[in-house]
Amino acid sequence: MEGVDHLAHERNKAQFDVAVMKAVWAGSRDAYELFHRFSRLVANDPEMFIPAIKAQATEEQQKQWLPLANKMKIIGSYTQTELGHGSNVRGLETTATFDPKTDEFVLNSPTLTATKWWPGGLGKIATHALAHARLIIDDKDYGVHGFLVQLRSLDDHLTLPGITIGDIGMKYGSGAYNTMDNGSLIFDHVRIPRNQMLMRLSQVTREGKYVPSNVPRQLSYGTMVYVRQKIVFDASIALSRAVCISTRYSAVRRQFGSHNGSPETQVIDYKTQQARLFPLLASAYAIRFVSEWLNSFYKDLLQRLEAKDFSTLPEAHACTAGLKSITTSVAADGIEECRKLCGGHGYLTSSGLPELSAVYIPACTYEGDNVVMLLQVARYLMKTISQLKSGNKPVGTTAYLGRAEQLMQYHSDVLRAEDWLKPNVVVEAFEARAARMSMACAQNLSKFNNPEDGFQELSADLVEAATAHCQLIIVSKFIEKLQQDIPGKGVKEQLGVLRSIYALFLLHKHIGDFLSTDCITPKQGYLANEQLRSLYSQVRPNAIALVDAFNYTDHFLSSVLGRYDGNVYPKLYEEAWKDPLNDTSIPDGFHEYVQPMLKQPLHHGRL
Ligand SMILES: CCCCCCCCCC/C=C\CCCCCCCC(=O)SCCNC(=O)CCNC(=O)[C@H](O)C(C)(C)COP(=O)(O)OP(=O)(O)OC[C@H]1O[C@@H](n2cnc3c(N)ncnc32)[C@H](O)[C@@H]1OP(=O)(O)O
Ligand SMILES: Cc1cc2nc3c(=O)[nH]c(=O)nc-3n(C[C@H](O)[C@H](O)[C@H](O)COP(=O)(O)OP(=O)(O)OC[C@H]3O[C@@H](n4cnc5c(N)ncnc54)[C@H](O)[C@@H]3O)c2cc1C
Repeated sequence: MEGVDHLAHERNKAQFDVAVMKAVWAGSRDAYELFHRFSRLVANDPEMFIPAIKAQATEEQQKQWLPLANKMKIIGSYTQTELGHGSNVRGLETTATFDPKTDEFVLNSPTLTATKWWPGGLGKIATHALAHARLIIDDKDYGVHGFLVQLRSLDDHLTLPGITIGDIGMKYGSGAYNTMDNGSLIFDHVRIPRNQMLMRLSQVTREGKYVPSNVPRQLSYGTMVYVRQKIVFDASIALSRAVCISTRYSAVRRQFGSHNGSPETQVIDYKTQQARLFPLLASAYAIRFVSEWLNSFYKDLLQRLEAKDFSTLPEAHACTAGLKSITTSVAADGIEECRKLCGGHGYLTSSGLPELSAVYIPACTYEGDNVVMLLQVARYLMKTISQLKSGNKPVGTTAYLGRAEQLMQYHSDVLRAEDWLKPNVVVEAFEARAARMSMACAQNLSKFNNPEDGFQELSADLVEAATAHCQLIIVSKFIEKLQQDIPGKGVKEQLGVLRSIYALFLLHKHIGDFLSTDCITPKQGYLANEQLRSLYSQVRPNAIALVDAFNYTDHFLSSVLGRYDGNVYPKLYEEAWKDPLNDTSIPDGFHEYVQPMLKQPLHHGRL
């Protein structure tokens, strides 16, 4: 019935202050703010074009271009990826050749594979590109740099001479990403003034002299670091949306279990449903908290860079790359699991889950393919370990590697299931697992004469070690979050339950790592799983309140299954009747194609 809260009985079970939990979830950033930016992003790509200008342009160039971009007087596309290269930025083929006679760069796409391919906004709407191209001076190749290139007339939006642009076509399913005009671009000797090379990091003089950057060349990758840390926050939004839908629906849905006319069982009360759903609920909170930490770490990096302090740049790259990889994989897989948790109705468009999945899953690829990103983390870990011998003391997220010798002797002292509720017990186990996996890789790498050959040969193991490292970061940041002063009845306790679920679910899922590295015994692994089951029972009465704390409106969720009031069945039915197919009783084509078959005379008793 309209106006009735069909989930009121669930909300009344909450054992914590939901208003405070809403504030804890919202943290320092508002999901709506980012969602609306995402909506604008789907039409445009200010998320990267503008930050890239800030990161790579001189003050003078920023004064010229930022006001135009901020006021949407020009619409920019971050144009880096090509048909032949995306991950390998240093392999990009587009060229920008300096012409000293005219003080210009000539942009050209020398091969088909040099065609710019995928940049958002490029296909139909962007008027300008921040094009990444190989700087060529006197036939010498100085590598990939950024160039501002006008693509279309600001009068009639027609493409300019030498510019061939198109949309790359439909993408995965009918998802909203098809509202993004990811485009293709071929340059045919397009001339731009020398001052349209972004020259904050390196310069080309009027005489054609290349002035190399006096700061790490990787700062030219800064926009990708910026977006990766933002994508971690997005992962918490996307996963929490799916978890909200599937948790509310799991409380509404009843199946089997009726005795003597009693109501059937709520599917949220099945242990299998809880074992699939509650780790995702815990993961949404875990990703949110690690995104808050990563954002503050990133802001600290920016301040340091301003002071020419590059000391945390390598760690920032490793953390943004690794956490982007882990959190987008968890979110993408989690959204699909949430669809399955809703049974058949989860496959309806009106559930909101197919669309969310179709829009979200490219996050595992864009801004860095997730495996390529984890390999970057692995390089950082191997480099950190190689420097231990020279007395280098790791700090920050790799500080535990400074205790590698001690961790190699570690054995969990868990005796009872409840011992796994102690944060220090959990962190030690995760540190030991990560350290032993990385040390084992380093040990194996040392057997290779050529370190690069070794890295390639061991890359699958290295990815697993990088994953263990990133999971340790997320577990640690969840624990650190709860060391903060969090007011409100029962709030910290509930978050503590989610923290333990997150960690013990990971331990259970990766039990092979913990056993094969001899960090824990099979018995201790068994006790962790026992504890996990008990934790699910503690979350159960709070599940609806915990997803209410995401504070998403029905409009934002756009899901009949995830409605706040749980009034699912009437709305499912109502939504179905909005389908144009139901405008008529007899479907188009029936009379032409189906009826003649039905009218066919029977031959010898057979059709
Ligand atoms: C439905 C849910 C909606 C919810 C609403 C939310 C609202 C959303 C708001 C918007 C947010 C998100 C949406 C985003 C939209 C999509 C945009 C996508 C755009 C793109 O995809 S742009 C193109 C991205 N491309 C890439 O990421 C390319 C990946 N490749 C690379 O980064 C590099 O090629 C590389 C893999 C890192 C290798 O680079 P390179 O060969 O130069 O380096 P080496 O491996 O040899 O390492 C050399 C040295 O440099 C260090 N290093 C490498 N990269 C960096 C870096 N970025 N920063 C610092 N240092 C770096 C590396 O560690 C080595 O150091 P060492 O020498 O070992 O010390
Ligand atoms: C929706 C969407 C939006 C995008 N928007 C933009 C944009 O606005 N601007 C832009 O410039 N680009 C954009 N891109 C492109 C995106 O950044 C690239 O697709 C991404 O970086 C992955 O690169 P790739 O396609 O070359 O993948 P590849 O690297 O070709 O990956 C293919 C396979 O090879 C593996 N692989 C590659 N290298 C290695 C290695 N060294 N070791 C082990 N395995 C490896 C990968 O893991 C993967 O399994 C977008 C892409 C998508 C899907």
